[in-house]
Amino acid sequence: RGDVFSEDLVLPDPEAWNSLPPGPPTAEQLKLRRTGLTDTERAAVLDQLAAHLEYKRDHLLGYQVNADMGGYAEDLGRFLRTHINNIGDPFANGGLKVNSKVVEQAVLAYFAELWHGKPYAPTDRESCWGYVLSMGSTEGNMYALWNARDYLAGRRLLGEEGPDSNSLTYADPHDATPDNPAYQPVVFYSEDTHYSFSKAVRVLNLPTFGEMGRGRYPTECPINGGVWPDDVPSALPSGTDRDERYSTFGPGSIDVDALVAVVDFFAGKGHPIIVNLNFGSTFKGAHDPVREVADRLLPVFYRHGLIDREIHYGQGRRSDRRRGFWIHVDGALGAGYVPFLARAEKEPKYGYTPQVPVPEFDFGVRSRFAPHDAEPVELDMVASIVVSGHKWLGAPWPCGILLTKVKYQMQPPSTPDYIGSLDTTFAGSRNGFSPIVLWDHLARTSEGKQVSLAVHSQRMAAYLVEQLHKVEAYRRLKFAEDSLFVDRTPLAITVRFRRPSARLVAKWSLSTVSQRMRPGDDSGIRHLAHVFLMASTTQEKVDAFVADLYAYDAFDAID
Ligand SMILES: COC(=O)[C@H](CCSC)/N=C/c1c(COP(=O)(O)O)cnc(C)c1O
Repeated sequence: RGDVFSEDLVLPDPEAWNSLPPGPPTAEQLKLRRTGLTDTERAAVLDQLAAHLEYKRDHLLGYQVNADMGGYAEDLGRFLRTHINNIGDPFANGGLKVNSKVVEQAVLAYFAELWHGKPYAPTDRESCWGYVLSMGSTEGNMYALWNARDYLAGRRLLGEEGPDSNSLTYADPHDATPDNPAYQPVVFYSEDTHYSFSKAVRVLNLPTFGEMGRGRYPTECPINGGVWPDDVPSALPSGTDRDERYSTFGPGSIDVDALVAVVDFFAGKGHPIIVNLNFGSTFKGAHDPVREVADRLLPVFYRHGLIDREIHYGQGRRSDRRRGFWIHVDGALGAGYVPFLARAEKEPKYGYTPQVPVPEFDFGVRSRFAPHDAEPVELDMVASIVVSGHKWLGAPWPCGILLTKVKYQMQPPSTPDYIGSLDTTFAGSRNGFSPIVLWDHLARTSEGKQVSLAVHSQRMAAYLVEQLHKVEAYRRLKFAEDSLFVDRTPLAITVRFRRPSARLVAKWSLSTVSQRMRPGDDSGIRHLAHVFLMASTTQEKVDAFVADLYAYDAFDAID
């Protein structure tokens, strides 16, 4: 590539990237009639739709979508002739025999092992149970919070004899009263958390620590100047303190000191604790430090008796013991590729040296705490993990995998005989095609290929940072423009920068946010965009995008 100031800049083939975008079919063309459409009309609509979506697919840079559909059409087209429905539990064949549960089980076993867990074995409480999601990680996050809520609120575990009454509530009615915090879990997640969590806590009627704090302990907030926030603050850039800089400048990971302070507060009040950790956060691609959080929270849980609680039920005549905390890892993006970065880090043949050590995040995270006056405690700290199938893995539609452990499974709300299986998942009908797509992807993508793709993605992210700095230097000189605010969190596969013009945001399907640089100060709002460098992102595509940023009208004047 020539020097950014020379006129002989080598640009990718403009025709390939700058042809006029074919629009979608018109509303008139799409209008459905009782009589149906003629074959010619239908073909015209589908041809136009295909041209439009293929153009947008080839120009998509702003979302975590792997555009490589890896031959699914050739391999799997035949399965479109069959309705495949995995209704019920993945490990119970059930009444609807046209299902792909044997395939689903193979996919679940792959991820159980990839995430240092044990494949499902019904009698092994430490083994992993889960299912292939019919929505994406939103469903998995919601399921994990539901499971955590009921586990910590003392409801009945799967397979355990119910208390005298048939109620699903385990804890004694007089125990589980509104003013008894022992059965009222509190949820903690950072301000960089995906919006599926604020939706999930609303659906599940789970209080965030801010709501619980404002309601019950209004004057006791240990962080944020005594004012209860709803989210745990995210970390600041290293070396700055809170009042000087705002976490907008930060890497996007959680502020562990703040998390420990608020968890310690609520655990001290007797509440069971639910913590979500982001692993590949939505806008900055940050990875919360799962190992550090686990190691620092274990002593807190120990100190407040949350390692091994006694749950009373059946009018106090019986009891059960279970832990009083739940750590969920929202690995929608990162749980798909970080395991392979870890392999690249360990194996010199890949020639990859990460910017920072590749973090742990999964069922292999075990923490140890040695109290001075008792036996040491060592525990597996992660209770559930989710990954989207349509992000890193490249499924053609939303799907995902949720894994937890047999020891946390709850008794389902009902036992519908007519599905021939326990109703252990979130959905009723479940997509039976998704497990086949995921299986096909994993069967054709060896571990070595996965490692190469993960390293390629890191290299493309570093390359884009370099190219954006060249654009910034050029525009400063040519148009006397200000910074492009180029930033990339270490190990993230996304790069963020100043939002380009509306035309370019639409052309490249960029995802944008507007962020205050100071709490409450609207004067310094920054309009940012990001690009995700997925396994399918080629250098040519990055070059074509960067080439567009040299145009005089590539950015709106900073308002
Ligand atoms: C703005 O970008 C998004 O909302 C994308 C989904 C669109 S890209 C496929 N992220 C979804 C996401 C989700 C929800 O995943 P999905 O339900 O699979 O879309 C959960 N957790 C994190 C950290 C996420 O980033």
